[in-house]
Amino acid sequence: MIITKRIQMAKIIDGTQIANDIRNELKVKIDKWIQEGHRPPQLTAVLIGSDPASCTYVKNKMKAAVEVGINSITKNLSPDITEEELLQVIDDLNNDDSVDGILVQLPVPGHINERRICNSVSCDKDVDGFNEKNVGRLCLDMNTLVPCTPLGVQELIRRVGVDTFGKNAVVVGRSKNVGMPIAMLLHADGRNDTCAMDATVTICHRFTPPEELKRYCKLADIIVTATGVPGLIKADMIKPGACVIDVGLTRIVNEATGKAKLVGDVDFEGVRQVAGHITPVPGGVGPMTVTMLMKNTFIASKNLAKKSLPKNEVEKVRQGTEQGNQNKNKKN
Ligand SMILES: Nc1nc2c(c(=O)[nH]1)N[C@@H](CN(C=O)c1ccc(C(=O)N[C@@H](CCC(=O)O)C(=O)O)cc1)CN2
Ligand SMILES: [Mg+2]
Repeated sequence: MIITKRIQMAKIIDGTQIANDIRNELKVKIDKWIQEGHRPPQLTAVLIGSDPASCTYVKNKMKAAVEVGINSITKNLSPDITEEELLQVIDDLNNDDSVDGILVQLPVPGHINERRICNSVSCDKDVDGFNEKNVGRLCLDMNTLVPCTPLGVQELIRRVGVDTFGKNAVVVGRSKNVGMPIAMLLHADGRNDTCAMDATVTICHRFTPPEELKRYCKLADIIVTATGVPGLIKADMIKPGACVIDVGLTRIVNEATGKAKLVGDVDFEGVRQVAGHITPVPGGVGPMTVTMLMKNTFIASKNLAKKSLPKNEVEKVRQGTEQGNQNKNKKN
């Protein structure tokens, strides 16, 4: 008798489709907000120099903004701008009441201190969530603007219905803008402000020995990898049925044809034969990053509108919300 093993292929998570769904939902909410008498949310991108990838990302952000009803402008700055001049540009945006969201496209040129720049963006307008005060709030599980890629990963996991409560998760990569905040969202208490995912989280990084990386990954119900090492995560490292989210993005040029292609950290063809869910690259996490920026800009604009209300009006809104919550609680 020949026994054939049936291979159950992983469900491919269509990040482009999910991102589009969220943009449509956001458009409805923003239209309603404007109909209620508010001005459209406003996003300003600061782009230093002309790195082709950065220019493409900013262009995609501006396009997404138009789609959802957010006004946006890009400030194109010389790559030779000094740190002090850049700080002045950001200070002007911080003090401009017509601006709700500010993003400084990263990386910034080498002569500029990236941390100092991220910290100079007003916490209220920090739609990238990179200001250290907002990072601190995220680490304390408090309400804040969460970095867009980690927020996109959380939203993907939630929308495909993968259970995270009490599950094992491995984050591969410990960058401060991606790996670390993803680990925060995965492990933290779902009852608190960040609505986190209550998983048991292990963070692996460049000094995790390969055999240990494999051992941890094999135990994981959810793997999120963000290293930029193509092919790092292979089929023999995957627990059958696991959810594999690939945040890696590396451009590889075929020397023979000169053609470039984008790849993630995951050996997609191998891993999809073992995993339960998998994100493709491109078309997985990337489109979610841009969409979460739109979500953050709308949140920032609503928060700023509330802040600019006279105190008695804020009190009325607060009482209205409390009344709303009481009614909601009665229903539950
Ligand atoms: N200020 C910021 N700078 C940078 C961020 C960020 O979130 N804020 N993240 C990255 C770049 N980035 C957005 O800025 C970004 C990267 C990739 C994608 C994306 O959609 N990727 C696509 C493929 C795109 C392609 O064809 O080149 C995908 O994965 O499907 C969106 C945004 C660093 N800088
Ligand atoms: Mg630098």
